[in-house]
Amino acid sequence: MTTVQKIKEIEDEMATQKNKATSYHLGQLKAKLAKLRRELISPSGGGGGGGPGIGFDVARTGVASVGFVGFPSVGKSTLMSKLTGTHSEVSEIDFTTLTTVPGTLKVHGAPIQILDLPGIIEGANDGRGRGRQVARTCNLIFIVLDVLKPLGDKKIIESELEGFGIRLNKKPPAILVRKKDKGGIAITNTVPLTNIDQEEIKAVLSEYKLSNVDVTIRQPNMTADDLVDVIEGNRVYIPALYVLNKVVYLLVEIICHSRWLCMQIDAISIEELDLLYKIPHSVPVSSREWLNIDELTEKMWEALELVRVYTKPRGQSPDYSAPVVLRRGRCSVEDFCNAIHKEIAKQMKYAVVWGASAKHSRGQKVGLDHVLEDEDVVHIAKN
Ligand SMILES: Nc1nc2c(ncn2[C@@H]2O[C@H](COP(=O)(O)OP(=O)(O)OP(=O)(O)O)[C@@H](O)[C@H]2O)c(=O)[nH]1
Ligand SMILES: [K+]
Ligand SMILES: [Mg+2]
Repeated sequence: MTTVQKIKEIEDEMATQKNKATSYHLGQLKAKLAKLRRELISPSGGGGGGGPGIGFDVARTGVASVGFVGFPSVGKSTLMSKLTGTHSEVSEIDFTTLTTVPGTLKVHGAPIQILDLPGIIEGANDGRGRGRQVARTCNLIFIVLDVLKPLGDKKIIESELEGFGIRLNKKPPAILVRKKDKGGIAITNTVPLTNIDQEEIKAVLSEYKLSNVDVTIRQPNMTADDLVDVIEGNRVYIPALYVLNKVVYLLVEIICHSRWLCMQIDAISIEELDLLYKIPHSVPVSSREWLNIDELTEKMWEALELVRVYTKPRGQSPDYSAPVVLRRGRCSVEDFCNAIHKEIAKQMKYAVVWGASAKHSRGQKVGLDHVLEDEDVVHIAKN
């Protein structure tokens, strides 16, 4: 039986057992599922381990990368080609794009790499999910949906990505699992446990043969899946935007062929259309009519949490043409120095910063650990 079949079998058991199974048994099933899925993420042994394989991974350029995922013919390549000017074959035939097509888009002066990814959905001719492996390495994922197709697509894509250890629009769980030599299992929770009980926690730990651990839970509403994620450790937490494509197509149809629209609305029903607009992190666009793309690039910029910093040589004005682009969370003066050259931080005596992170407008003298803000200007004074 293949890994995928074993996963399916456990998922079916969990679905049928839902109410009957003890929390201990459910905990065991969740852990078993996670261990099998690990097989898919990085298959052990020959024939497919290691990187995503030829044609899937590409040289990384730019300061951040955005992966386009979605069902065939939702308009990924149309959007990618027009956004970046790099040609990615467009056609009505499904599975047109079979290897990753990279392009670059400049947003507020920062070069962002766009990756048109093939084959991450069921039935894709790539059983090893190499497209998903590349998605794991992106800083942001665009889940492209065709509003004329059923909303179910969204759920299928989310579970394909989740099954590959990608956590969309989530933060890592505030749970600590510390192994020790002896002393058994100690569970401490600084918040009430609402979605899991001690039995389920012990079942998950036993599945991973963890009999001497301290588990500290600071996460309200923690679930067994959160605990499994922390034990598995190979999760990636990536922001995602839902790009609702062809939406103007629908509106264009409303104006031109209301009769036609009645049929199309039947395809996705008024309720689904209403649901569509309630999807958090979503942007309705038309890649073909090139509408609402500004909102899409603004939301991309926000989601990537990039910080532009301009250099200011002594006695000259700042160079606004080529920002040093850092990422929130790694945007100290030291990160700024290292982004320019690894020796600069050592040579620095102090830095002067102007902008949002400086205390006063005439500039503030700071050290390496000062945290910068978007559009700050920095002068580095050397020894
Ligand atoms: N009406 C309309 N059609 C679109 C839009 N965007 C793309 N299309 C059409 O949808 C079809 C598929 O577009 P592609 O860009 O090839 O889709 P894809 O997601 O890259 O497809 P695969 O590479 O096969 O996964 C083409 O006929 C496009 O012209 C849109 O905004 N509106
Ligand atoms: K296509
Ligand atoms: Mg394509």
